[in-house]
Amino acid sequence: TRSTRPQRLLGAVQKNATRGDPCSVIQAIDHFCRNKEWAMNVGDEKGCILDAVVSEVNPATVLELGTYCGYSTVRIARLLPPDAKLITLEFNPDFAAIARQVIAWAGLEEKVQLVEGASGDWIPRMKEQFGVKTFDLVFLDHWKDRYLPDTKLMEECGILRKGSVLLADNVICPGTPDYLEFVRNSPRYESQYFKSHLEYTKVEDGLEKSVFLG
Ligand SMILES: Cc1ccc(Cc2cc(O)c(O)c(C(=O)NC/C=C/[C@H]3O[C@@H](n4cnc5c(N)ncnc54)[C@H](O)[C@@H]3O)c2)cc1
Ligand SMILES: [Mg+2]
Repeated sequence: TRSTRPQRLLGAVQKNATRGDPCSVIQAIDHFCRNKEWAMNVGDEKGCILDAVVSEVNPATVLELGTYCGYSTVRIARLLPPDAKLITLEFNPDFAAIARQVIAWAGLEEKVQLVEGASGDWIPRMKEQFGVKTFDLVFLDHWKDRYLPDTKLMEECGILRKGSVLLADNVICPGTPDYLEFVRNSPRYESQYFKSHLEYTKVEDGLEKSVFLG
């Protein structure tokens, strides 16, 4: 049977990237998506904004919602200090299997815990399961109608602390109107929009960075 796009993306990584070299994995995926098949990775342009926010926050704990093929997982994990931990949630087993191999090819398994399951089920269990009290940075890139409910859930479960940073992909395209309205109008968040483009295209998109004020 015909391979899937994630399988072909993994093939491009294994063919063109150097084992243990996260930058070559990122370049291989961007080249594949620009020249062969578009895929919904945050991409190189928004990826540079992601890099800047990760470097600024210098997080000890990161939560990613929606791993897909692991592109942003690799982008974030490559910038983390030695003892930092990135937990990434992915409920599609086929995508999770691909992402594990992409993360392994980049040599970042030690820094990444990929959890196969739904954010709604796992956010309430972060403390007991992984011994993480709060997250310094959360990257939201899963189904767009889950950004707001999951943010409210993270508040309720107490996994955000004063100063925790939420960084949300696709706030323009596909768009997350209810989430944007919430973080931009809630007194509990200080929000900032980083204008960019939908990965590998000229369509406008952007990232919203929202600091939780406690
Ligand atoms: C109209 C239109 C269509 C598509 C685009 C292009 C475009 C550009 C983008 O950057 C995009 O991020 C997207 C997009 O739809 N992303 C959704 C990404 C989901 C991944 O996360 C997984 N997942 C989804 N909900 C959960 C959940 N609760 N718990 C755990 N994992 C979850 C899924 O299993 C997937 O691995 C689309 C632009 C415009
Ligand atoms: Mg996205």
